[in-house]
Amino acid sequence: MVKRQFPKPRDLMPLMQFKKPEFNARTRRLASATSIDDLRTIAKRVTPKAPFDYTDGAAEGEISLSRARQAFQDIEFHPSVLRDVSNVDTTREVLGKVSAMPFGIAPTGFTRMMQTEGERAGATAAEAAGIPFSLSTMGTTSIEDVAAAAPNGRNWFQLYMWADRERSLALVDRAAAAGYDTLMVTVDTPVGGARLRDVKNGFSIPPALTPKTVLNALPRPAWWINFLTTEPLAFASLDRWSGTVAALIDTMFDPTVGPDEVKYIRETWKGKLVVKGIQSVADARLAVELGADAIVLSNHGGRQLDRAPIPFHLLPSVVREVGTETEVHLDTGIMNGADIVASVAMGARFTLIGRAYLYGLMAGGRPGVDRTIAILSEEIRRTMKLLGVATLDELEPGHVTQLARLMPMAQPMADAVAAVPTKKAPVRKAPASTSAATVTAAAAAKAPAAKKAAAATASAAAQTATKKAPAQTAAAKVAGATTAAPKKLAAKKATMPKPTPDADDAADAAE
Ligand SMILES: Cc1cc2nc3c(=O)[nH]c(=O)nc-3n(C[C@H](O)[C@H](O)[C@H](O)COP(=O)(O)O)c2cc1C
Repeated sequence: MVKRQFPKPRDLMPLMQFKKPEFNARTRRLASATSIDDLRTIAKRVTPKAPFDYTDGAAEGEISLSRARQAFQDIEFHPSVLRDVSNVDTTREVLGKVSAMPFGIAPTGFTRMMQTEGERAGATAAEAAGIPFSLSTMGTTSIEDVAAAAPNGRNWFQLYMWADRERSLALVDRAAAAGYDTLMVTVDTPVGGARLRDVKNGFSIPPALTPKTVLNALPRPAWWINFLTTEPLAFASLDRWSGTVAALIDTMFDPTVGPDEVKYIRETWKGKLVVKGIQSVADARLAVELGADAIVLSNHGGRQLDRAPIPFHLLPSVVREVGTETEVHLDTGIMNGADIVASVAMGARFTLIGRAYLYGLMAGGRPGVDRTIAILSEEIRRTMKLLGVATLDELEPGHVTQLARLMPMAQPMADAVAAVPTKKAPVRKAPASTSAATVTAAAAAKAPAAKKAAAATASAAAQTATKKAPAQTAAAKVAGATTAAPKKLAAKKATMPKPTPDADDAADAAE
């Protein structure tokens, strides 16, 4: 029988913890967010449908994006215990300079339409956190204004090679003059992907005031007040645009871009060169031969080719092929610091966040981006400690298993890939994926290389029961060797290739 008594005021006092109420709604809602998913929920509530969908959506059935996120959710971590993890070091050297965290902010277009602080919020938050910020060719703040907003930040410029070559190269010159240390050439956009949500929403620049958008604006007055009372949208690269996003994209993307353009930029640009949008081992090899200091395995956040390879699955085979010659970076699908830890364990030198940053931006401008970075950083530190590692270099493939329908698929994926003979992939051959995780038995029957990879996968899966401790895996060496200087092309003078006349009316007119 429980004996009851009257509570004494003395006993009640420690239980009473009345917090000072927070009157600032933005601070209150950001403080309530404990994950990137929470920031997404807030972003959806406070942003009109068209810009939210532009950010949140992907191409066609949005299968690439959901698969990429699912791949991260379907990993199993293998921790080690009894390690001193009182202090963890999350710093990473990337392209010759130290980043405080193993992630940076990916380039995104039209950012000030999502939230009026746009790129300034991203660049200054990145500067404060000691991580790189990438400005898109389609950014809505000029190259110079971003540099002025974050003068001590590490700013990278992302280039789309337009049909109008002169204009593209003028941007490269401006980025160099403004002190950007890295040029990131995106190569996965010969044409725009089919972003069906934008088509349905009639998404345009500037946003059109139709009865539908006005109705949608009513519960979101702050967004409209901000939009209408701050400086008009300025583009990093355009004076102005008035039309649909799809039409702008089609004007800017050029389906004739080939290796010669990248080679030319390599010879022109003095800083670090990153090729973004690599989706096969063969193209990773091609980018290295063109002189890339880093490649980004990316399917553009699922916004281009739907059902594209999952970058996280492609990672081990690409690291094995080119990891000693160039830095291998990765994006698409990152929603948690643990996704970044898993990517580093599987051999990524660095990662980029797109939507995770934009959800924070939409949820609360600059403080919202700070919150994104804080959430991911805390998740990274906590995951490392729970895995029993004190530095990023201690992470290795043995810390991660990719599960398929909750069954071990290969232990780890990289073990399977390590068993594949180191045959150099021919440049520009059909982009048959050699990722062990994606090779199917049917494909194996057709392609000899895939057959070997599938056999390796099967044998690795068979070894699952006799799993080695992380520190003993041979594949760790494969993933660890990612930092060597890239092999440069022999300095060979190239002239800037011109687009074909019928593919580029604008360039014709300029000539
Ligand atoms: C709204 C939005 C706009 C984007 N604009 C660009 C762009 O202008 N240039 C580019 O190279 N990539 C662009 N991307 C792709 C990102 O750089 C990055 O590859 C992608 O967002 C990573 O996937 P995640 O959003 O799942 O992190 C964009 C992505 C989003 C979500």
